[in-house]
Amino acid sequence: MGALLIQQVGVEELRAPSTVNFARSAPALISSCFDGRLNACAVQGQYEEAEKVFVSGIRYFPDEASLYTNAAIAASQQTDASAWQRGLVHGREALQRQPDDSRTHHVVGNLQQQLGRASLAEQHFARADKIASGLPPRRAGPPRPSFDAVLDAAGPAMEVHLLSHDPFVLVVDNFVKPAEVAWIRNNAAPKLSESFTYAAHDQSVRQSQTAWLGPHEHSTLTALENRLLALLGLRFVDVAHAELQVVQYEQGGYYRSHLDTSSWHPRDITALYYLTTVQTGGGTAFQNVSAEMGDLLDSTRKQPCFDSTHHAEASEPQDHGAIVPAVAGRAVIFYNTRKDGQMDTAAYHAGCQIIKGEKWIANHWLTLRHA
Ligand SMILES: O=C(O)CCC(=O)C(=O)O
Ligand SMILES: [Fe+2]
Repeated sequence: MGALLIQQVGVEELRAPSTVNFARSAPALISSCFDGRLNACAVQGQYEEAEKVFVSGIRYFPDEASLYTNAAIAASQQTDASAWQRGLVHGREALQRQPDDSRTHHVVGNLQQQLGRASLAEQHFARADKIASGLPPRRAGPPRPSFDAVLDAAGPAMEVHLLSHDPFVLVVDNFVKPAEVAWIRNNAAPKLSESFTYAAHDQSVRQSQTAWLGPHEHSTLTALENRLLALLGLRFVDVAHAELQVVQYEQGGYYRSHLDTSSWHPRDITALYYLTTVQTGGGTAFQNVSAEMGDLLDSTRKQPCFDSTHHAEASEPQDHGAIVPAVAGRAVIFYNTRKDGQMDTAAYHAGCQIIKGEKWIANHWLTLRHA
């Protein structure tokens, strides 16, 4: 029975109920973490603690592959090469028990990458992608709200634009209030560190700093989440309550074209909040939405996605499609999963290079819970 509960325990995605059960079943494992929530260890950067918790779990449940995978994730998030070596050992143990686990191959790929072994890393990423592509969709994707329902929920203070139906992209102005913008920035600032991208073959896909804020760390975040759920016609119980990821880009910073979801780390909906108005550049580009739609938002701020100093990758799209300008308080909300539960590859997007100014955003990801 214990193993079943642990199955749900992940450094990133676990939520309180399963963890609390796990904590009750093995209280000694949890004592070094905060209030029985392993996630709290990870959110606050206590990856060493989190790794220890999973390693202790292995003593109780030595056959449980996910414990080794989670220990490997916790090790991969630490900053020293000796932790990464330990992570590889955990990862190998996991793969011995569960050779076809896509998530573990991703993690081992990341660790090999961090240790400078690019070709081994590629092999694991390729294996992970192959396994994941053979899996049936996990379950149905999120229903799209009707535009009228969104307008009703938004009320007069917000301004709503439907940028595209397919991919489904909404732009909502005045979604985040100035006091909330200030609260998020002030609380994230001391926690910022270099951004890390899971399963990215090349960490240069992104140049920015990241901090995480707990889902209900403060009433500001609860209010924001409730506003988002109301807008999209979702209930509190429909979603896993994820941390808010705060990202700061300096002038020149960017994030190349990518999808926010993957089969092993599902994120059905992204709400991206702009916490600064960027003077030039720094919008969010949706390559599968026509450029004219972006112009409708603000034709006076027409701008290229990248300037001539940017070294584009061969895989990077030349046509960046619609660009949503970064305006403080604006939310751009898009669906990464189609209604049939498959990943929506139309949802590719990029953070355009900041040509002048500074850019802060917060990502709020919603993953549907299924009964
Ligand atoms: O900075 C942006 O505009 C896009 C950021 C993004 O796509 C992400 O953080 O996943
Ligand atoms: Fe993204």
